[in-house]
Amino acid sequence: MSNASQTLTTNLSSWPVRRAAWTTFLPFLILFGLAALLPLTGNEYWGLIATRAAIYWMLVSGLSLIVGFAGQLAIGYVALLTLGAYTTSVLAAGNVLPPLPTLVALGIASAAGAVFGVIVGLPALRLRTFYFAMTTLGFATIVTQVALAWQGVTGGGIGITGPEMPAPFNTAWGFFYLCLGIAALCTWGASNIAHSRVGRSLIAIRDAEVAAEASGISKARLLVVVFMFAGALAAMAGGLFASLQTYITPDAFTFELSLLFFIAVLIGGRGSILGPLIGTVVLTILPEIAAPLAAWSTFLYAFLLLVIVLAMPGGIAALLDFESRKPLAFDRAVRPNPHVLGELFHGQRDGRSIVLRDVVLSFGGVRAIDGVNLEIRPGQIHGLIGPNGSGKTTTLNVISGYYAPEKGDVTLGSPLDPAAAVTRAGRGIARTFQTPRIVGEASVLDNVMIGGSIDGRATFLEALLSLPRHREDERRIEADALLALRAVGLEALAHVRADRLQHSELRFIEIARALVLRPSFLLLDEPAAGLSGVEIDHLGRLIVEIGRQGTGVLLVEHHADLIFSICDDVTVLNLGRVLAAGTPAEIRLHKEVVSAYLGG
Ligand SMILES: Nc1ncnc2c1ncn2[C@@H]1O[C@H](COP(=O)(O)OP(=O)(O)OP(=O)(O)O)[C@@H](O)[C@H]1O
Repeated sequence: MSNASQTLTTNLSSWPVRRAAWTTFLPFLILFGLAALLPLTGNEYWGLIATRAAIYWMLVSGLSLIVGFAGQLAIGYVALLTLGAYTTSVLAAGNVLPPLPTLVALGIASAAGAVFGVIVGLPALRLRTFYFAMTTLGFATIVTQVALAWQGVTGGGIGITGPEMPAPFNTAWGFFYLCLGIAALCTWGASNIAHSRVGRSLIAIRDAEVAAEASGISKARLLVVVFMFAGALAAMAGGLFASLQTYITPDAFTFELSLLFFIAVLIGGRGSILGPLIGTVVLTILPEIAAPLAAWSTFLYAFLLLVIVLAMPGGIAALLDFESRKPLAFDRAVRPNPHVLGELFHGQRDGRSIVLRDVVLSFGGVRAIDGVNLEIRPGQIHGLIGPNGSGKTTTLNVISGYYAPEKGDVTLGSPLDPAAAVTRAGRGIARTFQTPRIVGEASVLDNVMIGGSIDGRATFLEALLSLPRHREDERRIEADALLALRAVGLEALAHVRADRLQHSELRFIEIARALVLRPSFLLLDEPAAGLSGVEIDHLGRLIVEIGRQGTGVLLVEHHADLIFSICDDVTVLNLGRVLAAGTPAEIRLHKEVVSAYLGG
């Protein structure tokens, strides 16, 4: 650990810390511990059900990252189970190559699942919600049809023998322990991912996609890796499922099964691993303890889904979230501590300015900005004001890469890539939004840590296995996020769900999220909207201190008092053009500005 990080960690030792790892893992330990005792009952029937639940959970643990975390409606995931089941069975039976040992066949099936997982997932990069859901169902149909039609290899409608497991996994209980062990590993890995910057990035693209982009999170890269992981787990589950069934036909891979996986995630709760695990166990056991209901399984699942959507939208995870039921104090006031910023911003700052030259952008027939010139200098606070619809937010959106200008250019030393918001964090440019873009279901701390995503160096695999570089990333990003929260005055609420906070607090969370990046430039879009007079004063002091740290600030605001009291330069827009630019004193006296915007 670097000296700087060490100092931070020491300084933070008196603050609320995250839940210890053992409390996070305790419910899992209890569940798996109890399951491991099952053979003591000697009841092989229940052993079979538990084995099935463990296999389903392998698939659902990966699927929960896609559905529950990334918010992608992958409803036809039985496709991957089918692929894994047939690949393992065919390779073990030697129908295309000489017969392979079952565990080798299982490994190959998982690799095929990883590849196919990406193919199934790719449409998610272009299609949303139900359109994507339909494509996954399409894939499920294709795989089943191939299994039916490719008779020489898969046995067609007659089916194929499932792979036989080697000793000691060739007995009912041996196979149970194998599946339980793999399921435990999947739980550990999925949980590690959930608590890593990958997990935070996934929920960010689900609930606050533009904020995720502004934090440098690449949706495409992230989804490809997660689809690979989930695909590999689902195909492995398929291979084990085939072994459990001993004989498979295409009929075994029904839409109901796909629905079971999907609903397990929904009743478990978005953004949780424990919830979907309990959901999977419940849905596997339910038809067994209520045998007459087995024939009604589709009805049962649909009914459960309705009950959950209507009565328990947060799923099992929300029921178990006792923390969020503790009342919060009413008379909370955000009291920033700007002096803390010195600890957060350390190191050299870039001396270059952001420069806009003759930037033009239209929407249909509307010229939103029409030849705007602007310079935001390091360490200076630049106010951007003007009447409603004058082009302020559009200017900010062009700088932050949300829109590509039609004409003109935006440079920070070298040109900034047009329409590439995801590149801005890497260039040291952070932003907030006119309407706060926050992940309501995540804690305040997690929201702020999202801003530090590009600061992490560990790969997906390192996060999955919780290797030292990942743990160091987490420690560093968490320490920075706590420091940023302390700077904006919200450290006491670090572990509270963000959707429990009031509007003014959300605005400060966004600033904290932007500060974690230690930005060279900070673009603030109406940060004072909805704040009280006292809060605006606090905000003003915070922005001044951010400027003192060497960060150039672009402040889009309607609160003229705030602009004139803290800005070094002010640009006034009207109908997309620069009406005036100068110091606050000059702008205050500018005749056209007074008549067009400030009023008599
Ligand atoms: N995505 C869009 N599609 C179509 N028109 C847009 C879009 N974004 C902005 N505009 C139009 O461009 C013009 C400038 O809008 P912009 O939001 O930049 O103004 P603003 O100065 O930020 O206004 P306000 O103070 O109300 O936020 C307006 O006429 C607006 O209607």
